[in-house]
Amino acid sequence: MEHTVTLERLSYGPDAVGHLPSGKTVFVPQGAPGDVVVVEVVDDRASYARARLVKVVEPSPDRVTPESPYDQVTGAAPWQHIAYEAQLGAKRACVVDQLARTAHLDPARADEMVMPCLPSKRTWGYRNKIEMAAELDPQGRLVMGYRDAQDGRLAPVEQTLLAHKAVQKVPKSLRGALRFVIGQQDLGIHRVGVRHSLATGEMEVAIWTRPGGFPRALVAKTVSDACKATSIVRVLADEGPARKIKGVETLAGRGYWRERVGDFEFSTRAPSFFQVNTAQAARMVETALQMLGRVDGAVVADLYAGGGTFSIPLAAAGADVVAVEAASSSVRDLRFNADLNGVFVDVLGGDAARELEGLGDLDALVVDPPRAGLAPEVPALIAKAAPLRVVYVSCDPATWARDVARFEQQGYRLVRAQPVDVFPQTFHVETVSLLERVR
Ligand SMILES: C[S@@+](CC[C@H](N)C(=O)[O-])C[C@H]1O[C@@H](n2cnc3c(N)ncnc32)[C@H](O)[C@@H]1O
Repeated sequence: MEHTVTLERLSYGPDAVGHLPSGKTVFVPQGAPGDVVVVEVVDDRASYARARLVKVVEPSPDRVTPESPYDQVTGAAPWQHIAYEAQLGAKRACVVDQLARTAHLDPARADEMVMPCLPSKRTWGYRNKIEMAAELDPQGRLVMGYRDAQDGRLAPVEQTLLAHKAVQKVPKSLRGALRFVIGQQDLGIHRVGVRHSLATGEMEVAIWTRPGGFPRALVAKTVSDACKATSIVRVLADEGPARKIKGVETLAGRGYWRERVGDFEFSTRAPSFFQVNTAQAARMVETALQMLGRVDGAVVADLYAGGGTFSIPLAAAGADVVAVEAASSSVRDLRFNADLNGVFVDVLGGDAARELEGLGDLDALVVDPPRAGLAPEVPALIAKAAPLRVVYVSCDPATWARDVARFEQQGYRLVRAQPVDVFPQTFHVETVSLLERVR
């Protein structure tokens, strides 16, 4: 059944939100706040509905022409039909909303706490990383592209305007090279990654395969000729979301990729995590350091430290840094990066919650966990170490707000939250926030 609806806001997700004539909340993909649209309900639940956009009757003043047909097909840029200023406003609103709804902060206090979202200078071409799924088609030819989040099907689109311009054509050359090597045999390639640095010019190609035989020398030569990578590695892992890594082999070049964030250089080995928008990573680091204030001589823990994006600038600012990181490849990167930048960081490999108890008293602490946020016991364990300031960096406003509430129960108070736009044209937002100990 079709309805005419005025869309009111963006959700924390790809969709715009409005209300059906019955009053039920409806989520509409490709809608913009302020649009008057005709929608058809496709999934009617007890408390909300999902609908398909049939027609825009009156476009929102914030509606713009999408720039990337590729990312429209793959869904990689679900907000590209919305003006950039409006995207920034929606991201800030989402952070405020989560504080009010999930952390149960007074709405006026939530609104006062959250700064305007820091824009990304590059609204396209900002990603230093392209990561695509790969499979053989029924004819046995390698195809690369992006999987549909719902049905898992691969859309064979190789281009994305979200990536650095310098690497937008690399997937096509790479696919050509890999098809040549493969012929008709299945080498178990299921994922392909490209990382590129504008600052160092280095490019890493990571070919993810199932464990088993692999023509290493031929792949190294053919891929090197096709795309001028400075490092080509093979990551041995089974397919599927768990992605358990069974090994990493350097096929050509140095086996690592170098990027510069602010004044510091970082070497990353696949499959280690590295921030995907380098310029905005630098803003996050600056913001975190500003929030912490003077750290010279202070004992500062950096939990979920990755390759040291925060640990190294903190150590360079004079802090005694102890970093905790679970992924062994990142632990190795972090130790290497500390040496590379001429600083000392005490690096502990392991689970942040488990290591916390052994850290003793801390002056300050940075946490930057994955999307799931902190394990339930972590805010209390942090409170035991009694840092005066905690900087919480988050890529998920909902789990962050849940954890803010836990910190407030442990004698901390949220003082400021700075949303940073690391992923323009998408709904994702990073938040760098400051909590202070009040008791
Ligand atoms: C969002 S990344 C942040 C990394 C780093 N702060 C940066 O900015 O590059 C989260 C990191 O937490 C690590 N991690 C995940 N679970 C962990 C755990 N339980 N204990 C410690 N580190 C963990 C991941 O390996 C990853 O490097």
